Amino acid sequence: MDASAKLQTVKTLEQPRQIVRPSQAEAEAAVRTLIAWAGDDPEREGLLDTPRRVAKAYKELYGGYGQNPREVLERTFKEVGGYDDIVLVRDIPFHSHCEHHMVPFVGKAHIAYLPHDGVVGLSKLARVVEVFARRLQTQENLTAQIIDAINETLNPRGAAVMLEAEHMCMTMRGVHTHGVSTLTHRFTGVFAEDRNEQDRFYALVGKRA
Ligand SMILES: Nc1nc2c(ncn2[C@@H]2O[C@H](COP(=O)(O)OP(=O)(O)OP(=O)(O)O)[C@@H](O)[C@H]2O)c(=O)[nH]1
Ligand SMILES: [Zn+2]
Repeated sequence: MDASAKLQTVKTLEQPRQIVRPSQAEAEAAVRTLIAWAGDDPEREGLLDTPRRVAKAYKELYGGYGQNPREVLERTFKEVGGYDDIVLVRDIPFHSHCEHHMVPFVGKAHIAYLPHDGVVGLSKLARVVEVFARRLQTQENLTAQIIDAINETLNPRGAAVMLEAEHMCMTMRGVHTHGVSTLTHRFTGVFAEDRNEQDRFYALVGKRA
């Protein structure tokens, strides 16, 4: 690790912890090693700039580590004409990377909550998915982190999150099963306690339970 290595705070909802972040030069050297490991020549013309591009792409693909979901959701408002029924944002597209193979999994998120202390801007629900999706994930963990962030910041009467995704580590490699989707969901509050509320969520999302 060279002298430019620096500590970075990873912003999760939990206690922030510090990791040592390698330098750009170290990241690029690692990419060159992987190119050679794959069987190609990192010094050939077409690959010379690839390590720099990969490092830049990683900054974007894993940009969620530098973002705080609490800040995304902190601004709520109450002027909604007394509306207190389900707010559902469905079909939020996301791209994440599985933490086992660092290969994409791609899908849609559906997020609902029952307001208690005000509502949040609708785009913020999509943004919170982005914050967590742009980290190394399992689909289960992604589901749990999204709903925990909503509960801790909005304090709703209940929340529901469903994710459906296709995992490239199951299609491009390994078991090679195409067209398989994985569904995960989590309910809290009224959604966890009341089967009717769950059924309303499924109906609005357009899925069977
Ligand atoms: N539960 C869960 N499993 C995942 C997720 N993404 C990938 N996996 C699985 O993680 C498992 C890792 O299994 P291992 O046996 O350690 O690794 P592997 O030899 O690469 O496994 P194969 O994919 O079966 O070739 C695989 O079964 C993947 O399908 C996820 O989001 N959630
Ligand atoms: Zn995987």
